[in-house]
Amino acid sequence: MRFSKMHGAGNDFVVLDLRGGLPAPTPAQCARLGDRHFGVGCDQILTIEPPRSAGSIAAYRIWNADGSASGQCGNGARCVAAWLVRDGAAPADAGFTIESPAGVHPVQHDGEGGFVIDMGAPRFAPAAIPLAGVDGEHDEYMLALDGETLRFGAVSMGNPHAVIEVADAAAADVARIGPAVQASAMFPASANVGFAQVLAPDRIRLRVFERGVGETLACGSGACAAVAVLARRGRVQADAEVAVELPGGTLRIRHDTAANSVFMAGPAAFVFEGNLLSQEQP
Ligand SMILES: N[C@@H](CCC[C@H](N)C(=O)O)C(=O)O
Repeated sequence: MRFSKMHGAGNDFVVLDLRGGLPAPTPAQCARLGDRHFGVGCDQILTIEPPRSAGSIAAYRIWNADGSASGQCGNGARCVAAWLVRDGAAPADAGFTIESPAGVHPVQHDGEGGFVIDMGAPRFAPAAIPLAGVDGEHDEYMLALDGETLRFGAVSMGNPHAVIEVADAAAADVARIGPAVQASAMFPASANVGFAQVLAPDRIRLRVFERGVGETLACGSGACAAVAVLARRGRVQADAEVAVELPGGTLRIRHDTAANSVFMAGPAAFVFEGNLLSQEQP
């Protein structure tokens, strides 16, 4: 089976074309593919599949490197768009639409070789995230952790996110706090945990400890989640782009409040292509 290796701001993917009817990889096969020693190695596996809705070019699904499935992947959406353009299935000079498990996403070329994806509405309702043990929807929630009180915002971008505002993202204890938040009973489906430092109303620095992977160089849905949570609190601007500096690159995020959609702009790159020869377990 052929695969493409791609990345978006350093968040890397193995992309498989299933439009011809090949079955989706099992969670164990995804974990094997994602393994950087026994497989190809990536943060997520993306499968490109026939469209489910009229008007869409293709659908895609997402598996983390540990084999768990997700409802959304922002950097992956841009890579799927680039893959479809390179394949000739999507136009190189006009917008088109793709579908994630979370819904339908209009795509535009950004004029710099990248893409702008309409990532849809941020959903703050606890049941939509899902977030448990809270008394309704709030801008901020609290979690007791190692004798301290951790304050965070929570949102679904098709996948669950916790967003913690920090004074210095570089100094944030991502490796300790990320897994602890994921393991909390407040997140019954776990969560992607973002550590966001506000630099200016139009610029933040962000690190994300992703569900099913660990800290990645960039998380597109995490960037959308951080801007949605921080804009809601008035910490960054809404209705205009916020530059989100991630370890692997910068994404441009705009929460259009009138349309109630978050738009994400950024790069998508091909690295190499290959043939899978073995899917045997070690
Ligand atoms: N890297 C992604 C998010 C991938 C899925 C996530 N780890 C989850 O389990 O929800 C992005 O760019 O959004």
